[in-house]
Amino acid sequence: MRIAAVAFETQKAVVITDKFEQIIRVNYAFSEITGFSNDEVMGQTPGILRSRKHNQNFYAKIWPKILADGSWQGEICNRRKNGELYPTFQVINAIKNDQNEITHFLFAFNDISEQKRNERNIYEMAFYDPLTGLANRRLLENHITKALAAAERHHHYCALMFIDLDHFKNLNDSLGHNFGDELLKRVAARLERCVRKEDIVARPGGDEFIILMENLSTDESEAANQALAIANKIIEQCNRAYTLSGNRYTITASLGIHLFSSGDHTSIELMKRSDLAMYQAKEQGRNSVRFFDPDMEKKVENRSQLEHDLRQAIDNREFLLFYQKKVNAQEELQGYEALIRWPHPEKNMISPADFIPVAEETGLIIPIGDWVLEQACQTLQQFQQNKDTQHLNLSVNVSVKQFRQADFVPKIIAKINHYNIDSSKLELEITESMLMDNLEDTVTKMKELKTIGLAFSLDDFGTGYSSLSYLKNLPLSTLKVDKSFVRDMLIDKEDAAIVETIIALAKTLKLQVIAEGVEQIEQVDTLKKLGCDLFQGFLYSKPQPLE
Ligand SMILES: Nc1nc2c(ncn2[C@@H]2O[C@@H]3COP(=O)(O)O[C@H]4[C@@H](O)[C@H](n5cnc6c(=O)[nH]c(N)nc65)O[C@@H]4COP(=O)(O)O[C@H]3[C@H]2O)c(=O)[nH]1
Repeated sequence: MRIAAVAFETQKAVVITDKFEQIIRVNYAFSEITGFSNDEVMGQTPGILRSRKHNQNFYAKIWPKILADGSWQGEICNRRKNGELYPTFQVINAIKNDQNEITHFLFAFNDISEQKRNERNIYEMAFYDPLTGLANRRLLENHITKALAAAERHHHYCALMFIDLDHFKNLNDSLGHNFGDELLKRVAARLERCVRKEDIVARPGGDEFIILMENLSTDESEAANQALAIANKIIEQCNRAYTLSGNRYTITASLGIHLFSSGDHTSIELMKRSDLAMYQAKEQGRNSVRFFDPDMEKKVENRSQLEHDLRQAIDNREFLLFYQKKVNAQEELQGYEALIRWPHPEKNMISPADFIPVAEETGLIIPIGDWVLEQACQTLQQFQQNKDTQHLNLSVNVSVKQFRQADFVPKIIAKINHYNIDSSKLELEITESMLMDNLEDTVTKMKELKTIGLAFSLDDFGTGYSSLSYLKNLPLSTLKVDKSFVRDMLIDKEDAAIVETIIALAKTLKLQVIAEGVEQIEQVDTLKKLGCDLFQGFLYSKPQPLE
């Protein structure tokens, strides 16, 4: 009896009723959990705990089970004396006498509110973005998988919209992360207001949002119009000013849409497609909407193949350096421009115009650029060992990423020293983009290299956002007239005027001018009259191997 008495006072609420379910005893934990004292429940049935959250059906299934098996267990929602609802896990046992007749019932239950809260928190952590409360990537993926199955059955279209805030990083970095977080929350709230309740708005991370819209039309172009209408609304809403800490800020968004109906694509592939479309919207100048089209995928595939091949080309030393003549007005050879060539093992020659941009994006331009400079210095050494060629100079293209390396200057100095060459014969061709990117760093490095004798020419002058003010501050020796102006200068008055202006400008700034892409003698005649000093183009030679 003593043991039973101790066992009775457990943490669980325990209720003993007679066979008519009338309460004859409850323990202390029962009063703690339910708020009812022993006296208040004596003679009552456990029905006083009912929450009315379960229908008659629910209880109707419990009793037959107890009568047949002697027990039942499961979750039941109860109501406390103060009216508060709480979930419980209950075990109900029927107690029988020697004649196998039910004499009593024993109810034991505990309050599982805390456990439920924890479960909910874990669920939310697993499926929701803690900052905005939106679905996270995992939950979105589940929804996309379900949407795909439903679309396949009902043949309707769904839209996946990928939204990325333009220049969010700049705002976040300059105004602080708290500010960035607040802005993301506001954007999230606006996005939710733009769509229907059943649409899923997710934040997979960073400043990216994805919206899944189901049940669009079964007609593709109608579905596209529906999606576009929402997309335009989203762009418009995102563009409205945000007031944060009393200040007004604006931000734009780029949006990519992928429409899908059936098809054997995974949720990840579908998200990638909407991401690609978003990327195109950014390329288009941001603050715009683009639909996915399969060409985008092809381009990305080609690009990643190119990147892969480029890495191999570096390892296998597949590159060659070609040289193109530069001559003066008397057609005397002054030097060469070094131009890289890539004889791809399977695809013939790949133009540097195609692979240099990829090399720049991926950082592969660093090892490639190092190789070019190494080869160029070796060639200059050869030139300088022979009195017929020792006067020749060599110009080499350097890209922004290369120039930005912290050790770019010491690297060049090391190469010059290693090959023991006259550095005044080495010229680096830089582009306007280098000046726009970080003028201060560019000028510092140029000045350092100029002190050891290197020369600089500005390539593609006039094709970018030329700013005349930097020209006078840069230690340049040569301006290069881009071949696009030279090409049409005899037929297009405007190109002719640009060429004339560039040459006049160079003269005023006491810079040498070289015209590239010269193919006709008539071009040379006109350029000479305008005062051009040097000429480079197919008229004199195509880029060729050193031999
Ligand atoms: N139609 C026509 N074209 C002519 C004529 N004369 C020369 N060209 C081409 O014009 C381009 C001149 O080079 P760029 O403007 O520096 O433009 C270069 C340069 O920006 C980049 N590049 C080439 N080699 C290197 C390199 O070693 N490093 C870096 N960073 N970039 C390079 O790739 C671009 C393209 O190089 P290429 O295909 O070799 O193209 C070369 C050359 O072959 C002509 O009379 N007519």
